[in-house]
Amino acid sequence: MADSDRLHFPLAEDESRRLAALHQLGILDTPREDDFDLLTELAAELCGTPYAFVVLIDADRIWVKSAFGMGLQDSSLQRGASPCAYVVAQQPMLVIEDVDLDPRTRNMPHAHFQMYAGAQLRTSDGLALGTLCVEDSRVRRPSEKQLELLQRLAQQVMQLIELRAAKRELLHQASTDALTGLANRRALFQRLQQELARNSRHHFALSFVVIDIDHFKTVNDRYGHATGDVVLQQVAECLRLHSRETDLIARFGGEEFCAILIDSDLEMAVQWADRTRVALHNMQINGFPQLRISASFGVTSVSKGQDHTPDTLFSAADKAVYRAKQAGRDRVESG
Ligand SMILES: Nc1nc2c(ncn2[C@@H]2O[C@H](COP(=O)(O)OP(=O)(O)OP(=O)(O)O)[C@@H](O)[C@H]2O)c(=O)[nH]1
Repeated sequence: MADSDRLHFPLAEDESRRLAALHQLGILDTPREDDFDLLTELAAELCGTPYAFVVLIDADRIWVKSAFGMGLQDSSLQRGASPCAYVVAQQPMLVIEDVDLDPRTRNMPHAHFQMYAGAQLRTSDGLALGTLCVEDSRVRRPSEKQLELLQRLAQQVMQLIELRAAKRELLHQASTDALTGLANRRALFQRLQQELARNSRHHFALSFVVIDIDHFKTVNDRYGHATGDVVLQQVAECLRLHSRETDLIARFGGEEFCAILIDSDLEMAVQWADRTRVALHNMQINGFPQLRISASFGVTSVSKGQDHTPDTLFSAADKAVYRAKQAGRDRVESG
């Protein structure tokens, strides 16, 4: 787009904080949701307008989360193409009775509306992220009561956005290991359960691996617990780098990790384990050039016609790890 085609718009004073807060909430480009649509419909109903929108203002685009009265082919439009850009930058509430007469809006595309009223969606820190707005095809001014209620409804929309983000964060925390960022034991067993169910219908190759760092207690004793933590983080990163997107790497607890390998039979899984074992063996630990680690691997696979549960798979791989430890560590055993 040529620069001269761009519609100009004002920026909020705290634009960079505003954008950071908006992106952190993770609402942009999410699908339509009934709860938002209900609030949008209520806004139109209470202001007596044919159109209402929940709009978020990104760096250079306006993104519509919910629209009432109009089907949208594209939920993004240029930031300068709506009065919402002014609401976010300048005032908690903006009413333009006739957009043809207002210098801010007369050059904007506005085929379907003549009146605009928008209330800021403000975070609890006072950052304006977007608007709840109504539009009418007639020139008019909503009553003071309608405008007050529109503002209060905008607070409800903002609370819904913040609640959704908090729920997503809680779900993430509940399934993630804080030290390594890998899936935790709960997420591992959940995924294993899903894959076993899928496997009983579609019969694809599926393997499970337990990985246990050797003599990790000695690492902690010699180098300290903080260094032990760095080792765990690097092991996690190494396992992640060696896995495919469809696989799952998890920290089971302590110095024990697990891998679910999709479309891998026993032979392929043993090869994977051996490559990864060598990578861990050769891995340099940041800040400790003299420190080397190794790990023992236990591999098992789902076999056709046999009933498996997450527990039986784990137990088979764990027994194989035990044999690897007994046989001298830094090796792969399967069964
Ligand atoms: N730094 C650190 N250490 C941990 C963490 N979780 C468990 N550990 C330590 O991991 C060690 C595990 O020791 P052991 O179970 O005896 O196993 P090992 O020394 O690796 O011996 P083998 O498994 O037999 O090779 C213990 O010293 C735990 O304190 C953690 O989050 N951070």
